[in-house]
This record gives sequence, C-alpha cells and structure tokens, in this order.
Amino acid sequence: MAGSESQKFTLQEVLDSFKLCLSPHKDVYLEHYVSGWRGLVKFLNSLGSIFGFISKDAVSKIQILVNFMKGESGSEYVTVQSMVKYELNNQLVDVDKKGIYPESGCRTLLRLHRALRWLELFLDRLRTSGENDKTSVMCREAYNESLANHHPFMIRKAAGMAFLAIPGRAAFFDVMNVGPPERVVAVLGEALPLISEVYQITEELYTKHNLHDLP
Ligand SMILES: CCCCCCCC/C=C\CCCCCCCC(=O)N[C@@H](COP(=O)(O)O)[C@H](O)/C=C/CCCCCCCCCCCCC
Repeated sequence: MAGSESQKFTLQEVLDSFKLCLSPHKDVYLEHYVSGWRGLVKFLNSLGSIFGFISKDAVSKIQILVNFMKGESGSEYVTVQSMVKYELNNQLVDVDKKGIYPESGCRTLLRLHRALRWLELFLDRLRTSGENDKTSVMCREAYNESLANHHPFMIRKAAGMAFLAIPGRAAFFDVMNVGPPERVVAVLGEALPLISEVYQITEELYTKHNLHDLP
C-alpha cells in the first residue's frame, strides 16, 4: 500500500520541484529539474501502457542525467549552467554535429528542454480550457507547435495515436490529485510561470552557446 501510494502523482509535487529549480542567481538546479520530470513521468504512467514508449524515453534521459550527477564529475552537474560550462570546456559536446557524444548532458537535457516547451503550451491550454474542450486536441496542438518540429515521421505518428488515448478533461483533472477543477486551474496558474521561467533561462543559455542543434 505504502509503495503504491508513493507512486501516486500529485500536481503539487511537480509544482514543488519546479519551485526549487531556480537558485537566487537564476541557475537551474539539475536535481530539481530531474525530480520535476520524474513526477511528470509518474503521471504519464498512470494514464496507461499506450504511453509506455514516451515514458521510457523520458526515463532513459532522466537516468543519463542522474548518472552524471552521481558520477565522478558530479560536482560539475549541479546546475544546468555548470553542466554546460563543464561539458563545453572539456569538449564533451557534439558542437560540430559529429555524434561522438550521443549521450552528453547537454544533448540529453536539450530533449527534455524541448519537451518542457510542449508541457508549457499544453498546461496553458488546460488552464484556460472549458469543460467541453478535448485534452487530446490541446495536447496535439501543443505538440505540433513544439516537439513535433524535432521528431521524425514515425514518432509523430506514434505520438498522434497515443494522444487519442488521453482521458477527457474531467478524468485528467482527477488524476492530478489536487482537488476540484477550480483548484486544478489555480495550481496550474501557479505552476506555469515557474515552468516558463525555467524554460526561458535554459533557452537563453542554449542560444548563447549555440546548442540548439545538438545531434
Ligand atoms: C502536470 C500534469 C499534466 C501534464 C502531464 C504530462 C505528463 C508528461 C510526462 C512526460 C512527457 C514525456 C516527455 C517526452 C520527452 C521526449 C524527448 C524526445 O523528444 N525524445 C525523442 C528524441 O530523442 P533522441 O532520439 O534524440 O534521443 C525520442 O525520439 C522520442 C521518443 C518518444 C516519443 C515522444 C513523444 C512526446 C509527446 C509529448 C508527450 C505526450 C504526453 C501526453 C500525456 C498527456
């Protein structure tokens, strides 16, 4: 029982992680970034096995980052800023698109960063949606405006199929475990600026170092 309870998703938990993500100097703590994603994956898993291929990909990327954080150079992987600095200074990133470092922290985080933009767009649609709006449509629109631009045809097709299995708005809000719809909307309103700020800071860092096209 305790085990299954600890696997239960709450939107509040994700909100707390993103709250802790930013240092006073606006550095992004990897530990909390990763823990925010872990919470989201928990949510995805609770929606059913059709989302398994998405969850598996997110988990493998989270694990790559955790391995760096726990590895011998762990002290360089405290924030996104320190990770970028360390990997660039030590030529551990495929800046010239050679594919020698297919699992660098920078390229791995880039994939999650793009997914964070999808999340921001999706949550904003959810927050402003009406009772009769379809979650699958909101999700697809957010995906087409963000992640889809980075995915090949087959992944886009598979993602499109999975979106059809997303529960309706009321059931979706229930799984968030924060209370009635008005409370969900309020917590989303609190979560969104935090997610947006983390996204924006990472976006600017990747632009500054020309890291948006890492293979
Ligand atoms: C606050 C609660 C409400 C929202 C809950 C959302 C829960 C979402 C949880 C996790 C999202 C998954 C993040 C997926 C990361 C994808 C990273 C990526 O782009 N990977 C591709 C490229 O990687 P490399 O090959 O270059 O290493 C990879 O090819 C992707 C494979 C899987 C397909 C990804 C489709 C993503 C669709 C967007 C998520 C839809 C979730 C719908 C659930 C409502």
